[in-house]
Amino acid sequence: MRVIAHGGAGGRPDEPDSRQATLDEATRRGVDADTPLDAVEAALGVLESSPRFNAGVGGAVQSDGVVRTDAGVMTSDREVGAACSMPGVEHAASVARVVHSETPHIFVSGEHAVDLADEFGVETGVDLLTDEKRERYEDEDPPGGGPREHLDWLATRFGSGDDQAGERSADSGEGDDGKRDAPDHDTVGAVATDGETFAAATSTGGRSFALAGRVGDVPQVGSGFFCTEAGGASATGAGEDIARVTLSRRAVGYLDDGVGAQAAAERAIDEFEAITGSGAGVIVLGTEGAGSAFNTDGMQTSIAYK
Ligand SMILES: NC(=O)C[C@H](N)C(=O)O
Repeated sequence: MRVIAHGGAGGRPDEPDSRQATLDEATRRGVDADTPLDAVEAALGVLESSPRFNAGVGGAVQSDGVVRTDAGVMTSDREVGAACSMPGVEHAASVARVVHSETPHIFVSGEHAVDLADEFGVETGVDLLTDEKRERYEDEDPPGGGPREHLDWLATRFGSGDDQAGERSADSGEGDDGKRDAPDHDTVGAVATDGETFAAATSTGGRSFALAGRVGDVPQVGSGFFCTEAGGASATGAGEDIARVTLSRRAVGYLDDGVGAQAAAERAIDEFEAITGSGAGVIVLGTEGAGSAFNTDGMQTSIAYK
């Protein structure tokens, strides 16, 4: 088994060594699995349980103070499972796997996704809000009222938090190159192969201070994740922009055309930046090996095989 994982694209993290140790633990856990699908679920399970990453525990808070998780998985037979907008679900990737393996559908949302998790033994009702995230939200004078009031509130906050990946904006602390340079704790993803088949998965809490109910790229097939017989990809970064260019599909399309994994990742990120001017990263695993690329200040990755 060969597994590559990422811990999100964004600024330089405060504690890169401990984040790297958790990423390495995740890929180690993945290579011990029986199938690529087991491997990506196992790897993401480790990362979803770490408050250092924006997935599961430690996920980003939406405008109503709730953390809602999203995830997607895909295997090289083009079976897909995704689940989104799940309060209290730490292991979103496991719910996506339930959708992939136990339902005739590709995407289940909200309260029904939480019910599905419950029914298939994925824990629900977990407190995903860390003290740090709760304090940060409370410091921001949370909005009451309906969506319009929430939209007014988030207009000056969404895209400017310290766990956001590279969006260009006038007041967001961007670096000289126009991309955000703030520290972050980010979305997680993994791609695995047993030498014959592939699986790709991505899991997130989304982006801080987004409108309650917002869903980004992560559970959208082709955007946050994609997989074919040629290999798989997992993306991270400004989800609205990733979805606009279907970043993971773009990277895997190069694998389908016979391009190597590193070149596929670089070409996809170059195109993403040219089209959106925004920030993202992608990991790619193909038949010939692994690659990764990002245009933000940092994206930690780990590779393991045996
Ligand atoms: N930081 C991230 O990668 C966030 C994720 N792509 C989202 O937009 O939901």
